[in-house]
Amino acid sequence: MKLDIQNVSKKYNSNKYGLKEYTLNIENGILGLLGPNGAGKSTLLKMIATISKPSNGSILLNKNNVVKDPNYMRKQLGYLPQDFGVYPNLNAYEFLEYMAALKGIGGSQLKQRIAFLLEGLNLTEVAKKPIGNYSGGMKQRIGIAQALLNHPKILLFDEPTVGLDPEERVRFRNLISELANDCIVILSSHIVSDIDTIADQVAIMKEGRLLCQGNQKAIINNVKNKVYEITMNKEDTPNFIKQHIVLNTIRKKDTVTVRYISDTSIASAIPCEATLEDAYLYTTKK
Ligand SMILES: Nc1ncnc2c1ncn2[C@@H]1O[C@H](COP(=O)(O)OP(=O)(O)OP(=O)(O)O)[C@@H](O)[C@H]1O
Repeated sequence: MKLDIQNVSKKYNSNKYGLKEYTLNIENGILGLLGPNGAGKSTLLKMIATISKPSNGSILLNKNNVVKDPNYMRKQLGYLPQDFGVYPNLNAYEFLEYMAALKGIGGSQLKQRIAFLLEGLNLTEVAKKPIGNYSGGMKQRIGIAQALLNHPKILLFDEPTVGLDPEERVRFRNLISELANDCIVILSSHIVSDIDTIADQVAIMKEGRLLCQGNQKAIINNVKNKVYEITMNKEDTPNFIKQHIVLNTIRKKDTVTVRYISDTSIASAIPCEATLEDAYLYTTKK
């Protein structure tokens, strides 16, 4: 599978772009799409899912232009939108059967597939209860299950871990890792820890533009040997923050430990191993 996003822009009105001149190439594996709120992640995923059309540019799946031929994408697509809605009176099983019917999936394997997904997402025990009574995390898991019904070859998850507790996040990551063989998975998030353990590739975006793309090592290399921690008195902190790119601060009683990025070292600063979080904050703060 190969997805080529070529010079895509999405103009919402005369001066508002959701995405601008965006080019990204994705092959089989898991891509983590990272960006702060408003970066354009949902805008991009909606266009890949053929729910909205680019104002300019093209989106090719295995060289087929899916802007012109959306069915080519839809047949192979699993999509969890950010604002996924459910029918509160249906139970999980009925809801998945209904979603399967909408997607044109039927046959003898369907029952087995639904049972597999309910089990994988830890919903078997509640499968006969109306979804209206589910917690936010359980509804989100139903959304993940419906995206997987048709054995998709391209999977788009828009902020999939919202509402999931830490144990559910681990379960979700394991499930996705299992399913990601020979297909494309794109996970959007503004939380680095949601993607850093599973994404083969990372794309960082901001204000509708792609800032960088690469494997995690390459992205982290952008800040290698530049991350330091320094502990100082509280009163010295504001001035230090003004003069440096600060990644985070940890306040104790009288002191503050500042994690920051710099090309040069200072005497009392301790060099730190760079993380994807550092690279993300640096790239989006610059
Ligand atoms: N239908 C719309 N009409 C006008 N502007 C829009 C529309 N949808 C999104 N935008 C704008 O486009 C930009 C990108 O929004 P988008 O929802 O794609 O970002 P995002 O990275 O998914 O952020 P979030 O996680 O907050 O949803 C934002 O400035 C947003 O306000």
